[in-house]
Amino acid sequence: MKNSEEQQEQKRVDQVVSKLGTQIAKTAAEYDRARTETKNVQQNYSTNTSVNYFEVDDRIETSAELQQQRGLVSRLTENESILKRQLKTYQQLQKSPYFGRIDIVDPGETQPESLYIGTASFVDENGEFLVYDWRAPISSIYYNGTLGDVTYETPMGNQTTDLVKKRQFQINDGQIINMFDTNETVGDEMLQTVLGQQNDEQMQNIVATIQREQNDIIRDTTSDLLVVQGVAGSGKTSAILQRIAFLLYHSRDTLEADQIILFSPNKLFSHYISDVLPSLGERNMRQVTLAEFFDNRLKGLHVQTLFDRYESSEQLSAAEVAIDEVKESGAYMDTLTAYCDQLTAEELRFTHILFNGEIFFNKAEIQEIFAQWPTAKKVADRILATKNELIKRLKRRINQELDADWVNEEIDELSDEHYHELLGNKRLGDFQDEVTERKYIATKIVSARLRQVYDAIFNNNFLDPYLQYGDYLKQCPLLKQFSSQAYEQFNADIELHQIKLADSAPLLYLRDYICGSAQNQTMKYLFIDEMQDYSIAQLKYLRYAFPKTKWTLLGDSEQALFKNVEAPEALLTKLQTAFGTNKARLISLMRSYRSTYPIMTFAKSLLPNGDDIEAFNRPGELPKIIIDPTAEVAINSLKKEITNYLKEVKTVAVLTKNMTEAQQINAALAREFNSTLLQDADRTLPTGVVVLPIYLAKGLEFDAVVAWNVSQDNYSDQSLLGTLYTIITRAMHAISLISVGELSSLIANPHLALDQVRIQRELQK
Ligand SMILES: Nc1ncnc2c1ncn2[C@@H]1O[C@H](COP(=O)(O)OP(=O)(O)OP(=O)(O)O)[C@@H](O)[C@H]1O
Repeated sequence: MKNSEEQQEQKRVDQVVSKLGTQIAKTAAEYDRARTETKNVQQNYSTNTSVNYFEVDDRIETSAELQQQRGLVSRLTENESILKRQLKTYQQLQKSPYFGRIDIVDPGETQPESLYIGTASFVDENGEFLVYDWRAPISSIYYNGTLGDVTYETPMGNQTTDLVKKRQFQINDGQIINMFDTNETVGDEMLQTVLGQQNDEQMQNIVATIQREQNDIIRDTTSDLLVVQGVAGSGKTSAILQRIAFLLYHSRDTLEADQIILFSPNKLFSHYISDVLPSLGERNMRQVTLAEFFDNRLKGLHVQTLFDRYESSEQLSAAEVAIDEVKESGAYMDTLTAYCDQLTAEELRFTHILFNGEIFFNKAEIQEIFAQWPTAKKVADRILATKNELIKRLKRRINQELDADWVNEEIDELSDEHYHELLGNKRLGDFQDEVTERKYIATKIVSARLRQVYDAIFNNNFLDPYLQYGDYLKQCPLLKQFSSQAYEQFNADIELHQIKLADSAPLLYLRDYICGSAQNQTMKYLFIDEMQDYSIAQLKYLRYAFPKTKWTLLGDSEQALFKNVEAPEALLTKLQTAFGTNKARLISLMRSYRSTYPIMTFAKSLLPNGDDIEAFNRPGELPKIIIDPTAEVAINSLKKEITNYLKEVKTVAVLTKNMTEAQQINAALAREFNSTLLQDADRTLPTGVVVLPIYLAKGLEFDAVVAWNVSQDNYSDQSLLGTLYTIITRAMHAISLISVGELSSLIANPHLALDQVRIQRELQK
């Protein structure tokens, strides 16, 4: 590339950076003003709230005024946070204003127009776009198009243009470090540079180097069910996050970040990805793990986590495995739906509503109410009608109570503040006379007292979902000879206030479906990362819980832990049937970016169809396999490997099959290396030596990985192939695998070429 051209580009960067400087100063001043204003109003507000109220009239007036002020404060805070976000965006742009340039000649034009693409738009005082947001319709050319005629989608329909140049930049602190012209979608040279850099503790955005297939995922706005099957390290998680940023931009008038929910594999992962959206000027979506989601909905029960499930999976009997398989199937949920639909008043497990230990509504009374609605109505509608009737009866009981002595006494003893609170939003003149006002207050007091009864009705506590689910287990045709074992096991768990993961989704579904409750109607997009860890039954429940959402499911069937793999097409068909949608799309990502070429080549050799995976051509050392005769010798090898790696990288991860192993290894390393054992509840990843079972490392990556004990004894079963493959593919730059005794035949298989690994064997005991 000509030097003068680079100089010209640098000149443009300088100009944009300087204009950004002016804009930053202006926005900073506006932000300061906004902050001062918010502070003043807030101060004023707190002075007002500390006023003493003596007269009823004052109380009412002040309450209305307070409401107004509260509204004002929230508007000002909103304005302030918009300015703060803008300021941050400009500051980020100032360091690296753009990463791409496209030159296009529109139909009828003769001169090309140069457009620069960055993480956000920047418009100068004349309204000229100095930088285009990567999500703008025109920017899709940068990711999708090779030189020549290209088409891109706009809100007004498809447009065609002639792409005559595509240039990539790497700009750090306002200086062009690298620039390339390319005819490819996004050239490999830039990708090489980005991927060669060492791991940061948190995931970075990839907008400068999004690949074509990833772009398809990111910009899909039509599918209701988008399933992405991508090999390890192919950028699935990255694609989700950029997709969320894209959707927020594309539908910015109708979509808020908290209408998007991401089910993530673990808490470490949530933290690991938490910077990506803010780095693109967007707020984070909601994030939850499946365990948290179930825990929240099954208060009072300890829900078995996926991790408990892994830990116990090796001890399950054949019958228990068979029972779980049924409970995780879509068919199980379908029979459950049919069961709920035909429940009669006698079959429904009603329970008393209690107040202070006494029966307030008897279950016979509740059953009678339910029975009076026509059987043609859906069970959920009849339950709703029952609920309304119960609330009506409760109100009657409240009215009967208003003149009771205890109520009068309580009113007389009310403090001013409390009285004011009870009045709530009521204004002066709302009451005709003092008697009405007193009745109003009395209703509040009695209602508060009977609140728990109201809550019990509202929360459908007049039905016992555990007994009902037990009934279902006893008669579920799919469980056949296992039904009494399944029933007893479930009951034994409930008695100990715990529930198996396999029972959680069906039980919740039964409870919520019968009551027609717990459906979130506002959530618009739902994302699941690591979908291979979800059962169809769980997905069906989530479908019920979020009925208005479009789904994006991402996973890698090869990374299924402790279970056999499933072909993506078969999964899509299953999901499509389960969801009843025809706007479904399957996208496969076969190219892997995370690991070096030697690591990925090694990982591929484990898989029967590994040849389909394309390893990105990034050089690195060959993986090392160390076979030691005893655990003691192996620990020494482990320490040597860690010491060597620590000379090069900040973090070394020792990955084990389960928590017990992780604890043992950490105990052996702690003194010398000050290592950290990571647990289920941990949210942040320290640097140094970290020891963790593989299920906690899902979705994460590390500069260097040591896999602990990949022996035949430890990994004998085919169902552990996914576990091994997941361990190996966590490594970005280097990996060593240590085996105590004979190496697992899952690794030492006919596909393993001996020149692709370094094998070190310790012979003497
Ligand atoms: N287009 C890209 N440009 C730059 N880096 C990329 C790109 N795609 C993926 N990467 C990098 O590759 C690594 C793996 O990406 P990511 O974690 O999104 O993959 P994944 O498919 O979710 O992996 P896994 O299923 O193994 O957890 C990350 O470091 C990511 O930044």
